[in-house]
Amino acid sequence: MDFLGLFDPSEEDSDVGSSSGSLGSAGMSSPDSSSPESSLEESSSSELEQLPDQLPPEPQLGNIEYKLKLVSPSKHRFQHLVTQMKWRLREGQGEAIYEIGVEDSGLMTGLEPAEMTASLTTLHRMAAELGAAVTVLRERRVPAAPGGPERCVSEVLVRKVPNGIHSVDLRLSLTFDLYPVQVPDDIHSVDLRLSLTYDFDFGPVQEPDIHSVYLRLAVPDDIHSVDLRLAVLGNADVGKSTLLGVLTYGELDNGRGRSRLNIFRHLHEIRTGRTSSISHEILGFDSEGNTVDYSASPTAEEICEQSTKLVTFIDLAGHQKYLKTTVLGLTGYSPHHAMLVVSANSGIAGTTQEHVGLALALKVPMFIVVTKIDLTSAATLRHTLAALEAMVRGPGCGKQPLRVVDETSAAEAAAAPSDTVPVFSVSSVTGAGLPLLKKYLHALSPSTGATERKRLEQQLCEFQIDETYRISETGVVVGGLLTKGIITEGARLSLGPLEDGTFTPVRVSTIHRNRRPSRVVRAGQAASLAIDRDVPGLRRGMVLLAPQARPTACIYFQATVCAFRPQAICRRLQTTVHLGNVRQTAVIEGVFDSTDQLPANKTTSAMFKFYRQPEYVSVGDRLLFRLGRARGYGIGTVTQVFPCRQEEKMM
Ligand SMILES: Nc1nc2c(ncn2[C@@H]2O[C@H](COP(=O)(O)OP(=O)(O)OP(=O)(O)O)[C@@H](O)[C@H]2O)c(=O)[nH]1
Repeated sequence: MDFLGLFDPSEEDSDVGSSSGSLGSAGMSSPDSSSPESSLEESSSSELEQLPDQLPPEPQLGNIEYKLKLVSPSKHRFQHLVTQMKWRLREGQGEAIYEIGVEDSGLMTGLEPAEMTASLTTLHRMAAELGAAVTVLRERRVPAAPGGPERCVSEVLVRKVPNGIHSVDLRLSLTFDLYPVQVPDDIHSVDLRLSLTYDFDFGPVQEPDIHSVYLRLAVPDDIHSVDLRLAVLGNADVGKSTLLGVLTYGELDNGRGRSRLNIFRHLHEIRTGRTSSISHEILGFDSEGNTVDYSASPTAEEICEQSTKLVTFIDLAGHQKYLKTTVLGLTGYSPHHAMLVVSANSGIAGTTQEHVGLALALKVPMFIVVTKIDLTSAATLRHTLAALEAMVRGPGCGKQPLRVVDETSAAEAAAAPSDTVPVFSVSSVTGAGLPLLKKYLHALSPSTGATERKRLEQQLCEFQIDETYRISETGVVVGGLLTKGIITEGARLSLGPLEDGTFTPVRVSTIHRNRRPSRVVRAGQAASLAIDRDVPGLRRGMVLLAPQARPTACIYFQATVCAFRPQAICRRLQTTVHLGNVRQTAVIEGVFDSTDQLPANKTTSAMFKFYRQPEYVSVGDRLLFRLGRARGYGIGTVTQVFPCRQEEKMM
């Protein structure tokens, strides 16, 4: 099936990525050797020590494509390959990984140097057709047949700055004599349903029936770059703000806090050297993989303009005192990954384990950056790395550490599944290890599949408000994340809940994404929306919703909950609840099996009541709540929401 003119891998020609052709020397030249069984069969008949490495079979969906070789394809085949690349790029939100020299079964057969060069040339031509850039991430040698030529496998990143291929409905008035169709005199306007392609093309008109004229039209989209949101976690003073300063300002630190001055927002932060608020820092990459930072581009606008990929770091506070801010950053800003910063000197100290627990509970994939290696002896660094790896493998975490030591492991880390935790060692003063970290960030993808993105975009819109501003020329602006649907300029939405639990209509007058004007924002993207009027009581935690959703707020909601360690979860317990961008004190009004000491990880059901005002909550939302002073947290999932009744509305 070809949908939106894009490629469906299930229809792929059987020769794509299969081993037809040239593999006599490896003893695997059978035309159907792409099947795992046949590959295995033939491999076992050849000498065992010649067995090449094996990747998992090629995923049908997603942005990873295996190609055995791409040597001199016919014109027709080339077009097919380009269409397939378009599909893979779409799956990866503008990024695709090509494994060249690998069969569909995952068998790493490898290519001889001449074949590899020819294949990469074809890949460059395919990418050029789509305006995409190609970067070879790594090359791996595979065992050759005895006496045979050397073979290798290449992993290639293809990245395209999306220039907008999205379907739209337009209502156009046409001057009929522009078109070669017979049009009745009394028809003056038509409704046109458009499917999209790159070309501006007025065909094909199937019949002289004006009601079914189809246009194919390129519509510019406002997606300019791949967006990746990273939450920065770690104990106080481990060097988080410094690392961000060095990454985003392109200037090394002096070891006495020079770089972090660029990051701090408040005077007291500069005085104490501690982050207390959430700051957002950006690092761009151009299509060649070079960093775009403040050293060459003086403004954030220019960085956004010149980047094909934009990493937004959400710098969260490390000190225990500001843990609430940290939790808000993790729950409210929906980061794609968490970067846990650990000092090589102090290792797993202070809030480190708590931060790991939060990232795990919220299912945010994590990587670790060990800083200050310039201050640390080799023995201490080894000890810190070993302790971190033991923590990652341990029963509470259950993941696989991957130490990044060279370009190959950096590329491997970026492509690794979410149960892998890459570990980097860097110094913000000498710059050691930073190129590998940047290489990883360049290749790391937001990892929401195209199917999931499309599903979210098709839902009624839901915009979570994280920040509000009043700007003299623009008026009221709300910043936040669109979790569902699509918002376009001029959209009429419901804003709330207000103090009495109601919602009020507003109109979106302008949209900014990545500090630039935009006409549309899609599910998963952060944006600032200017609204047409001031709304009393406007605050973080409110939402903008499609009016058709008939939104309601609630004071009471029920959730299944569990605590990380033995905890009393009982009636009348007061707790701070984090639900997306909502943070409010709530009281537990009832517990299904009330107990003084709920065992760790045992689940129960509890009824919560917001203390201050009604909030917008949906069934299925994940919540995190703080249990008393023992620094314990509970997590849960909302199972039932009780819409506000008149008598429940708060004053
Ligand atoms: N020598 C050396 N010093 C570093 C390095 N990274 C950070 N520092 C120093 O460590 C101190 C603390 O760094 P910060 O970046 O403020 O630490 P933080 O983790 O952001 O602290 P909070 O904001 O409290 O969470 C500063 O004086 C930095 O100059 C490094 O790699 N090497």
